[in-house]
Amino acid sequence: MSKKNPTIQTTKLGNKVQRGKGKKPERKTDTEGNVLNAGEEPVGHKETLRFFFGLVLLILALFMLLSFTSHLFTGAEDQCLIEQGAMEGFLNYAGAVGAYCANYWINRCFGFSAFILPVFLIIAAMKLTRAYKVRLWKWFLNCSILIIWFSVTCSYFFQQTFEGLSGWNFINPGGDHGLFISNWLNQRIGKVGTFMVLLLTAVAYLAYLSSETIRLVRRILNPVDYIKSKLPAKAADGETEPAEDSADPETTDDTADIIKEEEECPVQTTINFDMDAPLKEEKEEYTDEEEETDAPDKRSDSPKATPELDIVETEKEELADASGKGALEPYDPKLDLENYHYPTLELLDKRNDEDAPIDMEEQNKNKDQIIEVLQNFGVGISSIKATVGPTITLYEITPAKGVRISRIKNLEDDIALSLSALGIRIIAPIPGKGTIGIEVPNARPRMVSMESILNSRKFRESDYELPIALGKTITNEVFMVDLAKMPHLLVAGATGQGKSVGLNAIITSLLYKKHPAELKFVMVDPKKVEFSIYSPIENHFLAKIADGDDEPIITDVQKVVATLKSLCCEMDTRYDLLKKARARNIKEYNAKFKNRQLNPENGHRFMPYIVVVIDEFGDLIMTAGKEIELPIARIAQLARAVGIHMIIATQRPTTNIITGTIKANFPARMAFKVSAMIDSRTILDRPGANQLIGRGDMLFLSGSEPVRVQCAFVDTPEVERITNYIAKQQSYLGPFELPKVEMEGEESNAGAVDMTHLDPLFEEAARLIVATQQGSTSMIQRKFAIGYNRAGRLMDQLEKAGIVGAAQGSKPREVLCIDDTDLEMRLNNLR
Ligand SMILES: Nc1ncnc2c1ncn2[C@@H]1O[C@H](COP(=O)(O)OP(=O)(O)OP(=O)(O)O)[C@@H](O)[C@H]1O
Repeated sequence: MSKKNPTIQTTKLGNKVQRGKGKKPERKTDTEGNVLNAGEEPVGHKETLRFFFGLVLLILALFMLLSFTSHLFTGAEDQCLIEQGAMEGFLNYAGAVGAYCANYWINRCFGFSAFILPVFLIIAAMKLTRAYKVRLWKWFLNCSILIIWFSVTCSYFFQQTFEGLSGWNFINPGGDHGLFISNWLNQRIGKVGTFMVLLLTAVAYLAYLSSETIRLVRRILNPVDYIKSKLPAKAADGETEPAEDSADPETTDDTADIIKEEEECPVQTTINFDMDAPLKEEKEEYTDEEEETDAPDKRSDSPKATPELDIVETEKEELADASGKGALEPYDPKLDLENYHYPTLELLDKRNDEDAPIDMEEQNKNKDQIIEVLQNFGVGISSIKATVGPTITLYEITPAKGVRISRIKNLEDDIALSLSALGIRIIAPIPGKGTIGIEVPNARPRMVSMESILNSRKFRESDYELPIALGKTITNEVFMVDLAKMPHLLVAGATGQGKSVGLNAIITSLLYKKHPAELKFVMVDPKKVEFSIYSPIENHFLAKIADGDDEPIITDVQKVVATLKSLCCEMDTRYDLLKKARARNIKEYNAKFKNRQLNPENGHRFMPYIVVVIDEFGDLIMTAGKEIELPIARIAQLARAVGIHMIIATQRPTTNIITGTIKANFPARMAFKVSAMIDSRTILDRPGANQLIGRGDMLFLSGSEPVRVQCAFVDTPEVERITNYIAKQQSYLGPFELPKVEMEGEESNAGAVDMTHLDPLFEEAARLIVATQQGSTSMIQRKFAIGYNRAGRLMDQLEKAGIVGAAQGSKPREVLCIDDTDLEMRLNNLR
């Protein structure tokens, strides 16, 4: 890090923030070099000046308030004196200066709205004295708008009233400014026109302040519709609010308007076939189909059979503010990139084939053939129902009494033959239902677009920690999981079956929901081409070891080993911090940190989630074997609580790649089509993946039974648009830094230390070490509230400068400088 770089700031996230050009970094130390707590600000010379200036503004504002208020009562008498230019005899409580000041701002400038001026000055004073944290430019903008608008409005409405009031006619209610604009408008567009302009500007301003205004105006314009919409909502007890009211602001800022009706009500298409006729007469046409297109209706039928389970959510335990720091605002990790905009849905392609109508001819033909095959083998059925999904149709059959389920299961190949279709799967019985399922691929599969998934209410309103929207189930419902709960995911499938698209869908859903402060990815890509599209967002979302290598996507096996070790180290550090904070998991820890119950001076920091995505994990195991497998297993076993999650993908689902250790630690599995049943058993512990049809057709297992899902399709240009959208925004200075670990056989890296770019804390750290005569890295970490890796690099630089000795394992280093004079000499040599 350059000593002279003016745009670097190290945050409590351990990241560096790239501030806007020209802004100076704010060092969180006071003039004596002490590191300050979160929320505390340094008190230096500049700070004193700033505080003093704030006080001056405050006094000035109070003086103006006094003079303005007094002017309302004493202005009539003072008016003649003002006109004569006198300096004595004024009645204004703020004297002659107050009288002139009030006359100028109220009568000559803005009328009554001049009162906003001292209000703004008070707010500015609060900011300068750091009594309150306010965004001054926003206040400035709002106050300016209000002053102008009120001044014109007061003139428009009250000018004539005041002129006619004896004793008050010295007041110009809108000031000269308001009078001028109001007269100008009156002459151009008349009284009514001016009123319209004032009304329009007021509504526009209120709409800018709150989107509630728009809804209110809509209701005023169409009250009947509003009343109608409210009536059924009240009737249906517990019904949810419209999407625009409750949508997640994070993802819907720019997209709330383009939500399609269909997402609110997934198009689940269920066809109930009438079984009466075929049971009586063998070869009769089945024409009595009933089509249900409303999924919620269908679902609301089923609970009739089984009593509904009411799940009572327990209330989350409120975090007690043990430190009593209630007065401090909660720490906001997003503040470093406060203007960050989440990607919008316009960046994704819309695909129309999702709305294609159901091919009833195909459905009837399949149904007839299924029934025929079953009857040919003497299997009677009492009902058949079809649910048409994007790529697969599920035929649910209820066998006649006395039919053995295994008999139907054995007819899989015969049914496949009669339908001449690949990928027929029989689920006998469907768990939780008394039926048998036959999954038949559709002749014309529909692609599930990422846009339709991310625009669904389910995704937008999800409160998962790490929401992953994978695609649509057979019943056309959006399929979502929480990576934080899984907690690690194994993705496998033969080449070309949709793994990479699946990984992109996972990463995309996380990018749409998470702020760069909350999530970091470690991307490993031995193929070197799959994840390169994510390199533009390295400073926002990627994490890597601080080793001077510019490449944020890890492609080299040795670097993978180092990164995994570093992640283990990060995991251990996080556990230590959790222990110190007496938090059980990252969520509790971060909540405490946000509530300022944890002191950054003791090494505490906000912890972003880390998602490690490893593509072609098989290649790595083949080249590095245990060196890779062991750290992966260790992270997989332990890292859940500290927010480190892994997603590993392989196109070689063999037992030497997906070993017992890996399987035991990756309970969630995503299987795309594989060529052999044995591969399916390796991934899912059961057959099934070999019967998939490819192109994103997958089985997701996280629990007892796999779910068949059509993975959402997200194309490379779409991902590129998203990454470019993010990359264009303000970012941290570099990727999130993972601790550097010494690899076996690697020499102490003091020799490779770059002394041309000394750490900005170098001198302070040197003074601290010499003063305390303790060469301890953890002390530097604690004292300066910096990460392990930065403290380590500082130590290396101090070693190179001859201030401390070489590392001695876990013991502190020897301090070679005996006193300040010795230190100053060495520092002078370095300057
Ligand atoms: N969800 C999907 N919907 C529609 N088509 C898909 C889907 N997923 C993948 N495909 C099709 O399959 C092709 C191959 O997908 P993908 O590149 O993801 O395969 P892969 O398993 O990663 O292959 P490899 O292991 O060789 O990288 C895509 O180019 C696309 O045409």
